[in-house]
Amino acid sequence: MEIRAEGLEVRFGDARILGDVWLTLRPGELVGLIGPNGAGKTTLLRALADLVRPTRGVVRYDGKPRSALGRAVLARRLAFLAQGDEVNWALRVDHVVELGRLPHRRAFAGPSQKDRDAVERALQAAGVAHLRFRACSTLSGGERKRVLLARALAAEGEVLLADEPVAALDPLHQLRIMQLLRSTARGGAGVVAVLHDLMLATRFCDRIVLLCAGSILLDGDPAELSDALIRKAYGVTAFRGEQDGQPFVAPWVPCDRSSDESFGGLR
Ligand SMILES: Nc1ncnc2c1ncn2[C@@H]1O[C@H](COP(=O)(O)OP(=O)(O)OP(=O)(O)O)[C@@H](O)[C@H]1O
Repeated sequence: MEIRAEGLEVRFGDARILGDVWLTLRPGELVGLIGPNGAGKTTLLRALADLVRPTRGVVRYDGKPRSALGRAVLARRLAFLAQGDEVNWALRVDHVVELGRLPHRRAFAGPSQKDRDAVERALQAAGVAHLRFRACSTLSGGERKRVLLARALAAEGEVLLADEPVAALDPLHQLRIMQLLRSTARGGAGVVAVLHDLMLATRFCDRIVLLCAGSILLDGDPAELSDALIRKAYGVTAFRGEQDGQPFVAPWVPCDRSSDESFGGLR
């Protein structure tokens, strides 16, 4: 499913959070949505998922507005991973992941074999199969985050919108989840991941969308993420390297050194 944001504006009260955003998400692509804190990434992701009503503009799904598609159809086709890792129910891991299948189930019907298979695939893919009988409330932050990712994967939607899917994960699981997102895209899904790690974003994503103060500064190949754009968006310099023939970018030092002392003399 192609998702197209056409001239999106989102306001909360007097504050304009997104202004005139145009963006197309295509099947088979892993898009890294990056930008500083408060840039509007979550708001944009939520607007793409029809969870925030834009004050101007429209989101089209395969060319149709959401009203023509219906909420239930959209829920089956689009999976959303929220930013937090809170699970407020004392539920078992496998039962939480099974919730991802709800859009596919008829009212009051139990899970089908197809649902159970999808849950199993998601538990395995997110590396939480060994936790299946644990109560979510007893998991670590990173484990809980992966369980919630498994819940989103279990939906097996054509589109996966993931808000900070690797936040709180250790390096091994960050790499595994980025590989998983990339292989999900290679399997034909459209995947958007909000990321703060520039190295993971430039290394794994097919396309980078850099959002700053509610506007898109870059929508292009990771190689187009220039030092000037990184400085403008984040106020930091960039370190560039190459490993196994793959270029990557990492943040290096703040451009404004006057604030270093208040952060403990960062060098
Ligand atoms: N419901 C709301 N009411 C008022 N302001 C809001 C609301 N939701 C978000 N904002 C504001 O909108 C701006 C963008 O928030 P958003 O969560 O989209 O940013 P973000 O880029 O995802 O940030 P972060 O990287 O910190 O998660 C922020 O200044 C935030 O305070």
